[in-house]
Amino acid sequence: MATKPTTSVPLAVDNVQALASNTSLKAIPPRYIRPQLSTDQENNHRAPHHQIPVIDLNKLTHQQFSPQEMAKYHQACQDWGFFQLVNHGVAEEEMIRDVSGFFELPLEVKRDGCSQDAARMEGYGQSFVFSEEQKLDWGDMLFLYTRPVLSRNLNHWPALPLSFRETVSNYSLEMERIKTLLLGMMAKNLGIDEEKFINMFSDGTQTMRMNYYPPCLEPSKVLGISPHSDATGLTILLQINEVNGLQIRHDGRWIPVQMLPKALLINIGDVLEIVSNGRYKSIEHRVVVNTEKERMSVATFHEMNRNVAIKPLSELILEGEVEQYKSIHAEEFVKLLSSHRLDGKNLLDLMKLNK
Ligand SMILES: O=C(O)CCC(=O)C(=O)O
Ligand SMILES: [Fe+2]
Repeated sequence: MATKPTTSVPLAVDNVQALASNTSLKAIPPRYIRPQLSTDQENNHRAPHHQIPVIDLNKLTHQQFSPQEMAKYHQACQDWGFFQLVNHGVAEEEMIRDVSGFFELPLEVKRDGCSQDAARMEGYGQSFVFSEEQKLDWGDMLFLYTRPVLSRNLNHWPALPLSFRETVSNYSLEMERIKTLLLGMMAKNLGIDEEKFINMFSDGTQTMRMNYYPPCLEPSKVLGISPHSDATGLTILLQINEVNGLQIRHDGRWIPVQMLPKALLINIGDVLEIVSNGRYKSIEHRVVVNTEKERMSVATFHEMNRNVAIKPLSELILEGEVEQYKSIHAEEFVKLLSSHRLDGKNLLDLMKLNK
């Protein structure tokens, strides 16, 4: 059979929430089935029990400042690329209420209220599907541009629940606050100018990906989201309900993340890996699903300011070291991102020098 051409325009696919709730569905459609998964899972059973680091924001920023916590933070960024953040002061209740409220609405209301703009991938649907052969994720998402405020296109922002827009707007500002604090402390740990580092990211685009992964008849055969690293600076993830499912790749194994109540999950994206010349690593992650209950999450992505070139910071190339990544203009990087399906660290591989 001739292979259908791959396009750079995202293709429309079925709504997974509707598919999963179809009671006459007796088997998972083949496009969702991942043959590789069973071997992965066998390997995981043999994985030692690891837990990702937990960082206390109070101990990085306030009267309780602790050099030990700063060192732990540096290690978490270097060795894990992922950590849970506690004592962050972000009120999560409204987001939990309104994001679940949105996904509970009937399909037509969700679709009509915030239809998808294929080019910007904004709105409700799926993303990163570029070919008929590509395996599909067991999940739907609502993707929004949230900052700068002028980049918001309310045509894609749900009008229901009634408080949704205000809630997301408040939360977006809180994410900005946490991002700035974390970047400042990161600069301290890296021994570079704090203000300069924060400014490199100020007024950068902030987007949110709200994920809904329905339960599945055969969860061991599908993935809620394909393995990928985030093509962004810093990601802050809020788990909307108590259903775990995120796994991160560490030392060649998939480690399940057990979220602590009220914690936020932070991860280093590809852009921070490039800027830090590989000192901090963006880590592959994926989502597994279960037979019982849906998982919901909101990932908030923070990009660098569009006027700053994405490249290793000269201050971080020590004597005897070389640049590990190419320099790329932010606009070019976004183009690269929107034309590639999620596939491990594929984007970073394109950016690597000295492969
Ligand atoms: O649902 C999750 O925990 C992960 C979501 C994610 O990786 C993403 O949206 O990029
Ligand atoms: Fe991600």
